[in-house]
Amino acid sequence: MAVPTIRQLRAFTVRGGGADYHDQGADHWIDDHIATPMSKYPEYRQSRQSFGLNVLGTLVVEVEASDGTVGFAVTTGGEIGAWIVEKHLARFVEGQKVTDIEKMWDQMYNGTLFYGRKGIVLNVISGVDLALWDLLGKVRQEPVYQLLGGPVRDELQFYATGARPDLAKKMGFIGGKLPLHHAPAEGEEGLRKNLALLADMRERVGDGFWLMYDCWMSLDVNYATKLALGAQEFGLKWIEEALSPDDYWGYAQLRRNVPKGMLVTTGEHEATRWGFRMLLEMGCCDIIQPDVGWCGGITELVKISALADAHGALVVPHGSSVYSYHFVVTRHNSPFAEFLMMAPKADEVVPMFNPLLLDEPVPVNGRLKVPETPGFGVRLNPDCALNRPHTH
Ligand SMILES: C[C@H](O)[C@H](O)[C@@H](O)[C@@H](O)C(=O)O
Ligand SMILES: [Mg+2]
Repeated sequence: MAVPTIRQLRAFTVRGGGADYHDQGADHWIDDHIATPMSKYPEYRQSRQSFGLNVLGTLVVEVEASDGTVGFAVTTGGEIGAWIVEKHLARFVEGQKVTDIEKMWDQMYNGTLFYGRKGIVLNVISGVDLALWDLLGKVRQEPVYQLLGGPVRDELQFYATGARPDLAKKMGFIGGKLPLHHAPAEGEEGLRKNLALLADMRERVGDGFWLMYDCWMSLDVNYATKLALGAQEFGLKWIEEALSPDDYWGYAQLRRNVPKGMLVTTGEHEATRWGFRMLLEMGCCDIIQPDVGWCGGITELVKISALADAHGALVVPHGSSVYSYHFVVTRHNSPFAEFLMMAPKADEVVPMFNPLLLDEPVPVNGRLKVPETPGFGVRLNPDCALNRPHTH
């Protein structure tokens, strides 16, 4: 039987949660005085939305094959992303066989190299790539993890990211990652508060439960070193994304500075095998955390993961729901996954991309068996209004 070809590539935008999971309403833990590189400006200190963290919104990519099968994926990208999909990338995808994902990826990457390389363009290439893998799985009637070589474990185990690691422990997660609230601009008082919060949480969860801090690019080497040294007595497992993604030299220094046994992690805002090669070869971190919706998609994450494996580094993708679950379950050097607590008070498990996807699986007691449904096994929620800003 002839291999179907791609009839059309379409792009839509959605507001309110979804893949741009920072696009939440008021009173959500994820926008409550979290330290960022903008914290040096008091007017931008309380809320990340105040400086536009949710400015892009969700991008939905749909790819329809000649046999009528439709694959889709969601990522962060909004109207800008939709334009790049329909006005630039479509030419590399439409008319191609559904199987020729590697070639389509190479043409999308090299065809945008003059203005892409990382950032929004790689978000968009990732979205198209994920939609292509969803389509291929549906055409072949197999889950994506089977297309990637099959599972190496029966189920996934998760740590939870959110304001309440104490509740996450009760829900069966293996650890809790706290957002850091105070950046260097708030001085020694801010550092004291950061350590006091960690001390309180350690008191609540007891020994043995992982506690981590996510610093979201907000620190400098000296402050991050003081935080790590101060956090040692509270058993901080890792310090995450302490510095700017471009400060490879700073990460290498921080990794030499932190107490023995404490891990340095980063990578959610890094992209492509070349970006992660820099992190790995410069000895920046122990765990890389690519977001499969931002780093180049499954096609690129396969390459990134192999490189990390050769360096003895773990790959624990930044929370990206089913898109990372289908990958993680097939990799020996991805022993656990992240689950972002998207309930406003981080007090219950809700789907990460809520309310955009139907059948989006969530961990139960901190564990999840990836469903065997074809593709990524999710559907778009018809109640979520899709806007198609650009037509061919
Ligand atoms: C909790 C962090 O501040 C970010 O919002 C989160 O998206 C990311 O850094 C993570 O690792 O989950
Ligand atoms: Mg992070």
